[in-house]
Amino acid sequence: MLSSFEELFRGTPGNPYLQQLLKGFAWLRFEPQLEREYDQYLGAAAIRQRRIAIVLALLIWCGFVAVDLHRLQPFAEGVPLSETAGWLLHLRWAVLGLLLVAQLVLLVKRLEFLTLPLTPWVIALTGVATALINMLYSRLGMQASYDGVILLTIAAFFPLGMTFYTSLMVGLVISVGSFLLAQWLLIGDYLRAFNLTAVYLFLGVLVSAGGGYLRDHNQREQFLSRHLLNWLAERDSLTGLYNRRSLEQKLALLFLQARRQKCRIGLVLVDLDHFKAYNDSYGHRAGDLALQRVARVLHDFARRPLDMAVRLGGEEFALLLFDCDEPALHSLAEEVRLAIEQLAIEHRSSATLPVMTASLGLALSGPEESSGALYQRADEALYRAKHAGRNQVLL
Ligand SMILES: Nc1nc2c(ncn2[C@@H]2O[C@H](COP(=O)(O)OP(=O)(O)OP(=O)(O)O)[C@@H](O)[C@H]2O)c(=O)[nH]1
Repeated sequence: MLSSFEELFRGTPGNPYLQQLLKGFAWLRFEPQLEREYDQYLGAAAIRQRRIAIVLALLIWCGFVAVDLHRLQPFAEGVPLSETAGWLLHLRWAVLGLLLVAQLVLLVKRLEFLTLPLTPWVIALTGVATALINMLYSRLGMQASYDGVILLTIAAFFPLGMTFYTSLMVGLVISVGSFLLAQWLLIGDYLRAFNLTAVYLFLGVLVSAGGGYLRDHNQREQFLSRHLLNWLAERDSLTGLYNRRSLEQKLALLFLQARRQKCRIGLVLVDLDHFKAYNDSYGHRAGDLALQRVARVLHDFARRPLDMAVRLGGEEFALLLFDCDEPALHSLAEEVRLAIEQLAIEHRSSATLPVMTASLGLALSGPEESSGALYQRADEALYRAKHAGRNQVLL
């Protein structure tokens, strides 16, 4: 699969998704910029799962609260509650409070960004508190079960938007934290019983970590492939510039934006001169390489976020410049023309110059003008530039 990607993208400007796919990610780490993008993607994709998980956790925790109240009878008259039982109940209510805060954060749209950083803390604290509550039951001489703690270490690896390393950290905090607390709080048979459970606790982390690793690896692969496919759909595979389809799609949006901002859009059509003759003299492969070099020049001139460098097809390119005026459009187009000439790609059969040159047609959008009309004006200017002797810029 990778070699066919490589084949497809041969000679195009670097694509971060492809490069990462080729480089691999056995340690589940991308390049920093891509890693940040992946984190956001993972967090946003799992928002529904986190909503379901918090509702389930709240329901289960409320069930535990009811069991505590039944077992400890805190409201029974004449039976004072021991300090240990008091701590146990406080802990149970504290975690209920934590879960309610997590639920609130998920419900309030403006706080939604907090859910991802909160999730590992909520799981880790709930896991350690569950272990502690059961240790307090043991200290009260009542039956305790640590199955809930095992369950929570496994839950740390659920697809809740955390990366493998965060899940692993949470699993370890719960298991190691519980183990240390048990050595401090429990004695005799209670400690022996816990230590036996601890073996399964650590095994639970190990097995879940294995599954978690594979899941994160698959998700990373999917993330890269999906972004690469999106990139492919909107780019020209020879030059890596945007293709005509994405220009048409984005032009409508840019026109709306320009109308709102009361600014103008500049369109530069660039057509290489005597390219058929170049292909005939130097061969199709040399023609391809020349197109790639010119494309890189245009790519470097699309400097602002809403600017676009496009390969319309064949030896025809476009530069779309957002928020532009006439002097700026003209001087930039002149710079483009000169930069192409200064590539100094030898072109012996050109009737214009012995190097590759281009003719450029310009148009600047009017307040009520459609994108089609703008394109037509730039095309007419290009036609005039060709007939006026090529290697020139006309508005
Ligand atoms: N190497 C290569 N050539 C291409 C590609 N796409 C189109 N062409 C060639 O580009 C040439 C365009 O030729 P014309 O449209 O006649 O234009 P021209 O020769 O540049 O003439 P003027 O534009 O009038 O200066 C044709 O020979 C096409 O085969 C491509 O992807 N690679």
